[in-house]
Amino acid sequence: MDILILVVIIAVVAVAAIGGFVVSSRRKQAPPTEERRAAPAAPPVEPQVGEEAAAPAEEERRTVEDVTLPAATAPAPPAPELEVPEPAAGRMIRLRARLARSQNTLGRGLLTLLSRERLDDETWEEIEDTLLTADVGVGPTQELVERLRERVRVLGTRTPDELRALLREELLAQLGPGTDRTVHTEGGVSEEGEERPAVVLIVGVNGAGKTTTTGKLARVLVADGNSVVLGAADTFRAAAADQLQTWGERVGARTVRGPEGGDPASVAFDAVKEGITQAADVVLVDTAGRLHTKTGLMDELGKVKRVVEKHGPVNEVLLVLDATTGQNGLVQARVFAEVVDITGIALTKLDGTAKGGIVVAVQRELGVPVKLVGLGEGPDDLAPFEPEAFVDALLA
Ligand SMILES: Nc1nc2c(ncn2[C@@H]2O[C@H](COP(=O)(O)OP(=O)(O)OP(=O)(O)O)[C@@H](O)[C@H]2O)c(=O)[nH]1
Repeated sequence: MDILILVVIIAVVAVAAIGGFVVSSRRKQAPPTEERRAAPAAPPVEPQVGEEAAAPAEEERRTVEDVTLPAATAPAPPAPELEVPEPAAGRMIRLRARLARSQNTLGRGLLTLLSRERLDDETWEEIEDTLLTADVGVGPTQELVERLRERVRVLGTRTPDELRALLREELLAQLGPGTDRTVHTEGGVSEEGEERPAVVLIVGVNGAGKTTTTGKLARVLVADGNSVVLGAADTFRAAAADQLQTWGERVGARTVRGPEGGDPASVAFDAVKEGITQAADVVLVDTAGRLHTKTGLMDELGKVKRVVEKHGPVNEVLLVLDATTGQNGLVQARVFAEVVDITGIALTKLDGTAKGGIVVAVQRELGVPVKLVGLGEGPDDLAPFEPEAFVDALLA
């Protein structure tokens, strides 16, 4: 019996020993866990058999107060500081020096000619040439010269002040001083009775200054207390959308944009929709520059307008014209006017040309007023056009 008990004990011990060996050898062969794979060189945590136990390193003990806990939420990035644009009123006066610098050769030239002792045919021809060189256009030039000639004749003797006053009056008459030049930015109410923002479409050829003018106009509107949404319907050039977005961010206006090469009409539609959702006052839609000679692109512009009109009428279509392009600007104006009803002109880069007479010519050509003039690259260098200030700068 004792022997039997001994045999059983030996058998149990043997089974236990074999089991332990198998488990430990399996552990050794187990594939590395994710943790191990991530940190293969980690030192063993426990001392191994045969190693001398090292004295625990002196480690500075930290109390609960010493341990900084991670913040519950990451701090929000600081909101970009919004710029406060200059009010629109009086900008033309502020920019008068710039206008005078570029334009007063015309005014001074005319005054010098008119002050000649004898005003013969040759002198009147010179006056005509001066006006034509400044891009006033043939029709308005002839009209202006005829009227001046008649008034000078009636006046008889002429003092410099009288001549200046005469010329001022006649130039002003050509500019249409009483014309309504407000950019229409008052919204309306849709058929469903919801408030609708005013919609302004900005069109023109490549490089005329559309995006810049849209950005500057957004600032004018924000300065006057309006909330603005921008539509980057120039989907040909990704940089144009970035450029517009940057303008918008500076004054807190959201920019709606679409995929590069996407449908501009759909971006324009979405921008107006966003304007309605946000209850914005004005939506400015910047369109891609297009050559007036490319029929397909011009048709596309017509589509942009029609699609936007699904939300309601477009309040203003601004044609951006580069004043330095002279007579070519008039050709562009004519073609654009055929595709979309232009309601106003923004004449840019007037600071970079002596040919300010284009203001008269383009108004005459389209029968549409110049509403805004660009007088520099600065963010607030866009002014509501004021004929009196313009003529005074010519004659400065
Ligand atoms: N001096 C001066 N430069 C201007 C004025 N308006 C615009 N510019 C410059 O004209 C250049 C073209 O302006 P953009 O606004 O990019 O022209 P765009 O019509 O949008 O061009 P595309 O997108 O290619 O059709 C920029 O360098 C502007 O800074 C202005 O009134 N005076």
